[in-house]
Amino acid sequence: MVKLCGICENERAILKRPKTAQQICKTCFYHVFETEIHHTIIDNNLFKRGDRVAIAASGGKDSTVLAHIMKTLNERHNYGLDLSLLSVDEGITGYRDDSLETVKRNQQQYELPLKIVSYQELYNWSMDDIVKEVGLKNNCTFCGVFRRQALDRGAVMLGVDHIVTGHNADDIAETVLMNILRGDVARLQRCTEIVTAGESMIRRSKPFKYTYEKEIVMYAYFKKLDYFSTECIYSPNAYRGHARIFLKDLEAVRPSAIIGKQFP
Ligand SMILES: Nc1ncnc2c1ncn2[C@@H]1O[C@H](COP(=O)(O)OP(=O)(O)OP(=O)(O)O)[C@@H](O)[C@H]1O
Repeated sequence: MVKLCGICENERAILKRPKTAQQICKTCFYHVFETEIHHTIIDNNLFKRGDRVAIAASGGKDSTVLAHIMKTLNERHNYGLDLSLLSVDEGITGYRDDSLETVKRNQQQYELPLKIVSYQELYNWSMDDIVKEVGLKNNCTFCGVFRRQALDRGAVMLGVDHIVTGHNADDIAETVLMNILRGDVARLQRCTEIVTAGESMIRRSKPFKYTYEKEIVMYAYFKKLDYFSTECIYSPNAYRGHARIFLKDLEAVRPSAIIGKQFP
């Protein structure tokens, strides 16, 4: 028997929403997914009219969906934002060079200006050089700190007020776990904030704070978005990987482990 969409009760249900377990059609999925992000933006006053906003674009699924959604919502709800893409080239041969090709295609697809800043031009070394020197221990922590600063510097070059990143609910849950395991109380509080200000006082926000990674993947898949899906070649030993596996195990038993509001 054909199962009808739990929202419109008209179309055939073709997917089960990871966030609510509701079975819905493609059109209703697009609608709820986009509308929830719009509400996150409005309820948290993320932007004001006229803001110049850079979308931190790695070419991965999250930031590609973010670019698509920011453009769609800016036009649909007339936010009045001046959007651009900002990418950091960490100098990782066989990974970032390929993902940046995806970002360049996204630039054409979404008709947004793109600025690429590289570790080479900013710091005079690349992650390839660093890994050659120090190996694969702690390299992700190191790279993360420099990427943060590179994004701030790129934002200054672009003259933007605000950077949005594709961090999703799963990423934030992983970070919470990592901070608990490290006993880092100060970061534990900061890491769940939806808006923070970097050293340069450029606002940074996470419009996907309440969005499940699985739904981002589904959205990218159904919309046939052009994204790069390979993991970084230098991250196999990253501590985050352990938090991720543990969280996936918890989620299999109790799907609300990621956010904890949708299910009893
Ligand atoms: N090289 C980069 N240039 C610009 N922004 C980046 C870069 N790497 C990461 N980011 C930003 O930080 C967010 C989280 O980083 P993460 O390492 O999870 O990204 P990813 O797995 O490479 O790609 P994505 O999160 O887009 O799927 C990204 O969604 C993106 O907004």
